[in-house]
Amino acid sequence: MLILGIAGGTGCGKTTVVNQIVEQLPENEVGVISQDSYYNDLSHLSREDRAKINFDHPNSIDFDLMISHMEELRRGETIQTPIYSFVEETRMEETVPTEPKKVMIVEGILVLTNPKLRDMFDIKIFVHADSDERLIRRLQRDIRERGHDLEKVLTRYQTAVKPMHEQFIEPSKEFADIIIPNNHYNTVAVDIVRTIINNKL
Ligand SMILES: Nc1ncnc2c1ncn2[C@@H]1O[C@H](COP(=O)(O)OP(=O)(O)O)[C@@H](O)[C@H]1O
Ligand SMILES: Nc1ccn([C@@H]2O[C@H](COP(=O)(O)O)[C@@H](O)[C@H]2O)c(=O)n1
Repeated sequence: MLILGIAGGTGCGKTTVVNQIVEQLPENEVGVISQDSYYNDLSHLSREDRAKINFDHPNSIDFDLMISHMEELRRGETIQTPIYSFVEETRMEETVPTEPKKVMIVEGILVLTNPKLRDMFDIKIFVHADSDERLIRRLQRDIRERGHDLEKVLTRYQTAVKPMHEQFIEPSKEFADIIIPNNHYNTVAVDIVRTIINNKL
């Protein structure tokens, strides 16, 4: 199994890049694991208390479960991936079965910050976009898709997203083998990563 880890700040375009990489590859050969699925289960907290959590700190992620799932996939076992709701801000009761594939892509803001998870990656990629670009994209996406309003996005950006980006995410860039500039759609970089995967397949 070839495992790619793809990190980068919120709104840099990780999900978009992964979708572009995957869309021209055989479906049964490539799988994707998103760090977002592994936010801690907060169902024991009220909605109000869940909203106070710092979702950009590494402690908000259940890395133990994520790592043990990656180990199971490497052993050829199917895992039950948690489903996370950004609207409810907690893990759902349902899970989705995820089968091991020849190539697994693991994406998320913090995936290069955890040494044990990082060591499982054969290729480490960091997607870069400038912070103003990322904030604009995040505003549009969170209001459109994640049920947030302008004030919530901006408050969260100032209190958690920006400081955690500077403390944890940006420094994790140093572990990357490849940095993809993504202020504009970068089809050349996507093609290069796809070629690497195709060679493996
Ligand atoms: N290169 C790009 N140029 C303009 N918009 C982009 C680009 N890449 C992604 N987007 C848009 O920005 C938003 C956030 O992208 P997404 O892939 O969800 O980022 P991430 O997964 O890193 O948070 C989405 O609405 C997406 O369509
Ligand atoms: N309940 C939550 C959980 C997380 N977030 C934000 O998601 C961002 C990471 O996801 P990307 O797709 O943008 O990489 C992270 O910055 C969290 O602040 C949230 O808003 N609500």
